[in-house]
Amino acid sequence: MATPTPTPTPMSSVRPLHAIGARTAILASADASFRERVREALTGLRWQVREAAGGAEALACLDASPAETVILDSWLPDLEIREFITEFERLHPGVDLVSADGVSVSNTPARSPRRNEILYALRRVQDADGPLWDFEPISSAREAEKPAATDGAIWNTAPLLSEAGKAKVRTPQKTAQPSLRLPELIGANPAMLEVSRRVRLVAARSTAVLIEGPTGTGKELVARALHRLSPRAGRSFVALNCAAIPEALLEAELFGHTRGAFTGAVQGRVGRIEAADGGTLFLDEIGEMPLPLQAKMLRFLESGELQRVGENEPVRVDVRIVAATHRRLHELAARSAFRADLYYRLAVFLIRTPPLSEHPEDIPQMVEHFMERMASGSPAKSISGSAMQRLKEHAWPGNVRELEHTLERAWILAEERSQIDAGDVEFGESAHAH
Ligand SMILES: Nc1ncnc2c1ncn2[C@@H]1O[C@H](COP(=O)(O)OP(=O)(O)OP(=O)(O)O)[C@@H](O)[C@H]1O
Repeated sequence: MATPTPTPTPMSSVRPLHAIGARTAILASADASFRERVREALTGLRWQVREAAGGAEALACLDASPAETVILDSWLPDLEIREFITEFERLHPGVDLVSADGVSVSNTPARSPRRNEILYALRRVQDADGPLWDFEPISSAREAEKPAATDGAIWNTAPLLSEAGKAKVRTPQKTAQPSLRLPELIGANPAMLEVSRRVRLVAARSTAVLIEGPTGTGKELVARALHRLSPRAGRSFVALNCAAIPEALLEAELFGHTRGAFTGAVQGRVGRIEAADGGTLFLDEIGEMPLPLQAKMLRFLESGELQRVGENEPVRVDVRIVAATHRRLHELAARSAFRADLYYRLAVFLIRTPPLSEHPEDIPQMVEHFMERMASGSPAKSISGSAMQRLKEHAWPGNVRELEHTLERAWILAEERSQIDAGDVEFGESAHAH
């Protein structure tokens, strides 16, 4: 008897893209109460809703398991909307993207046959809030997340009064300039915006990141932002300065040790790598790591396993590595002062923080930022034009950290005066000469 030939799979049996993760929606909004109301409305329509407080989390959610639809608020705390949409459509061409306020976010036609159900649920929530589609109530969460006043040119969040006299905030207008920067990274210079863009693009992944830049340019700030915007944010961020710990102790500090592993090890201790399990390990001044330890680090990165000093049992650890250096690491690698294989493992994604002298136009914005911070708890001060001029003319070898310290010094020297004058601005060595 002839064996029956298998029938070729008919084209119609190929699962359409939206069938993957069917009836599952991801709702990306910083407004927790809005998320809750939309989730309730959609659950009633037999949808499963996963919530994300920002764009990076929404991308991470989609990476973790598929969804049919992503509902996107018009303002996200971490990502500029249009840039998010471009990136989203590139990464997830089969997922339907719907705007939470009914304004179309994409030119592509609906990719889900059930889009109307989503729109219906959104309309019900919106109708309960008020009749307007493109206005939404101020929530305390949204207010808290709102960017600083210095962002006025970028974010159009001017409050408006509805007929009922209820304060409402319009979501960023389509004509508004796209904001590229993260809230904590002050500076609108293109090189600074590129830092923010790169952080946002890579944060949600576990990709190793190398941050290169001179001292005081915000490398640790960038590393913390990467952690904050990653799905690891709920776990530990552990920092280790490889230059600050004597070579003899660095290995035990990183990998941990058992009791009696070396002279003085009276107790066993978990190393920094293990302490960062599930989170992010920030290795500052990685260029200073001794070559023998680099070999151990490489072995850990390749296997995901480490051995505590004095122990044979390997331990599995899941960490995202973010390394930083003020040196040109590839140049060190080229002359064998740093292991080239480790360099390539660490520098999968590179972020460069520019010296302040390359973006002096950001100084006034930074001054405003630091002065606002210093004003918390004491009366606010302003800064005179001549003092600002002095700050703009300085070369800033210590970069943003030096600017921060200079302002702190000037604030103290201004005593009870409400204005910082040029005479209060002292730089580096001159500060100690008096
Ligand atoms: N773009 C920025 N916006 C706001 N604050 C900044 C910025 N860059 C740096 N800072 C501030 O300057 C100080 C130094 O930053 P940070 O420690 O991140 O620098 P770093 O490059 O890691 O320095 P180092 O190489 O010396 O470790 C911090 O207080 C940080 O908050």
